[in-house]
Amino acid sequence: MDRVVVIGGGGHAKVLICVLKKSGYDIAGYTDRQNNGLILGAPYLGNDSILAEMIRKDAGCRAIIGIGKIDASDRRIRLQNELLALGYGFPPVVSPHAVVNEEVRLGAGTAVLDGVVVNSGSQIGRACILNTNSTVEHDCRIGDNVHIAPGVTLSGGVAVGDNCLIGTGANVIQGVGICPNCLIGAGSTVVKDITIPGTYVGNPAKRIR
Ligand SMILES: CC(=O)SCCNC(=O)CCNC(=O)[C@H](O)C(C)(C)COP(=O)(O)OP(=O)(O)OC[C@H]1O[C@@H](n2cnc3c(N)ncnc32)[C@H](O)[C@@H]1OP(=O)(O)O
Repeated sequence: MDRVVVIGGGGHAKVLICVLKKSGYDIAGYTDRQNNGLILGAPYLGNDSILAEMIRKDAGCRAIIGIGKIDASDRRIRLQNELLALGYGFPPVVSPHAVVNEEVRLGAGTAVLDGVVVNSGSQIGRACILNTNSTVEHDCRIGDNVHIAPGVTLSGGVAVGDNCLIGTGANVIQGVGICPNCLIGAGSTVVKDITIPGTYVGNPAKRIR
């Protein structure tokens, strides 16, 4: 059974721990700046400074970033890269209640949560979150450290660049490309290519900053 440490002890970590338990992982515990007590039975291990010592003692231990993402920053992927350099492996984590169809590629450390559907031919980068009940249709290309928030629909052949957040319940029509470092507001609908990084809201989505 793969042993895994969850990095972060907030709300996203809780959801991940639940999925890891259902997927049969042996959860070593979680790290955080503060002790949040047991999270669904997973113990607090300390802050991230314990991670170097931990991988020395247990070379097979793997990790998953349990910090959520509500902006277009690159914090999660930077952290994942630092821990890769320490020797941690980052498995993709897929809920048994998600559907990942044929010819889909999932990058290291990507989490596919309950109710997600990823259709055939899609490629998802590293350290992404495909959050609850989101849909990634066929032949999408998603970069690294992208958060597809709950209830999002990406239609067929959509491309999303690194570090983007596609907010809760947003929709993207078929074939559209969104450049890296964009934030799409909750409930927005993207109907044409976005080529300038920024925050976009509304239907059709327009840039507000
Ligand atoms: C499991 C989880 O919880 S995952 C969490 C996922 N989180 C999300 O999806 C949140 C996404 N964030 C949003 O939608 C935010 O509203 C943002 C980032 C787009 C904007 O937030 P802020 O930068 O604080 O902007 P602010 O609230 O000041 O709004 C600026 C303007 O845009 C409008 N606006 C903000 N969000 C949206 C939206 N989603 N759709 C349409 N209009 C919006 C506001 O009404 C305001 O308009 P006004 O200037 O005419 O009054």
